[in-house]
Amino acid sequence: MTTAAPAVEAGGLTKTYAGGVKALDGMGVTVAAGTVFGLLGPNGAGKSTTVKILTTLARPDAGTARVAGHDALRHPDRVRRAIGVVAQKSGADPVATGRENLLLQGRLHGMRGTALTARADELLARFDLAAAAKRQVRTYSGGMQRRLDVALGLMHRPQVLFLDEPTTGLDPEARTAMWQEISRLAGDEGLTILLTTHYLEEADRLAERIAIVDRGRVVTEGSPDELKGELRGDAVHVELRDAPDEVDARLLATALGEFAAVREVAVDGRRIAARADDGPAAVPHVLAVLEQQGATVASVTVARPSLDDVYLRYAGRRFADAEEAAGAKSAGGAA
Ligand SMILES: Nc1ncnc2c1ncn2[C@@H]1O[C@H](COP(=O)(O)OP(=O)(O)OP(=O)(O)O)[C@@H](O)[C@H]1O
Repeated sequence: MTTAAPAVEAGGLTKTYAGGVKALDGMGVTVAAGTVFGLLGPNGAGKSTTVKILTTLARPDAGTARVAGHDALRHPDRVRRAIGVVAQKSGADPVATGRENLLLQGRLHGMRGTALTARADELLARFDLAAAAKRQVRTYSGGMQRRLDVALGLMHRPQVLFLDEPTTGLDPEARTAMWQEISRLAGDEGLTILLTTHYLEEADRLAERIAIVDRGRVVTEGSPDELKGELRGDAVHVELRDAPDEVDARLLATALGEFAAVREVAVDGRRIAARADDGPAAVPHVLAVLEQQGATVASVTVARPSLDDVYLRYAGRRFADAEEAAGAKSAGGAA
């Protein structure tokens, strides 16, 4: 158990943007030094606004924020020296080379001479960019650009690294590589990482603690296992060979719902999701009901509850539905 002061400690943050959007509504977060903490929430939940405040790029209407031992509102310059930030949009200069970008970043932080060049070369090697060091960044793949972004954030050896949606837009292979890199960074002495993500799996894989954010505040917090452990029973997922029409889908849901061992039945296209206290024991009954209804089953899986189930419980809606709603709002609303 560590007695060190938290690396990040913020509370009571509120922020309403011009136009009346309440982005934060009592947001608070505490991150222990040397740990990876995930802010998980759908698009529009307020994660980026929180990061902007903690990294001194925005001011809250109310609330407190301390980062790396400094008051982010009263001493933003001190906080800036102690943190690295990897924003959603790359800060790299596309027409400069990867190495030039790193050297410039280091100079901005007052680094000079061999300390500067050695650090740049160390990071190029570490992020598997040594061979591409002399190429313009605009020729890099998405995964390479993202790795360079993280290297830029680490150039001046920050105590706290903020990663805002580190793998959004990456293909699965590049995403896995980035996950490995972040896990490795987390093992580094003393580095605290606060990452935001709307990928449930990403938070589950990387973060020791997760705060689930919805509508500008934390709805629950804990380790991934603690959060999932709070949910009783198993998730049962069935995939049908063919999607039933609307009437048949309703009949299937009703038939399964009458069966006491399962609850929270949802039919969505070919997929049926339900919860059961004892998943493996419920499966034969579920299959029998579906057969009676004339549905052909392609596959059945039983799993421990996922973070998606946790989100549903605390936010009162499915993660994907919240994302869809946020997408529709931003597509229809002003930028
Ligand atoms: N500069 C701005 N002006 C007006 N509204 C904003 C601004 N920035 C964010 N918002 C709104 O504030 C809310 C929270 O946005 P924020 O970017 O913090 O959420 P997020 O969880 O990080 O989502 P995303 O992953 O899409 O960035 C959203 O409704 C968003 O549309």
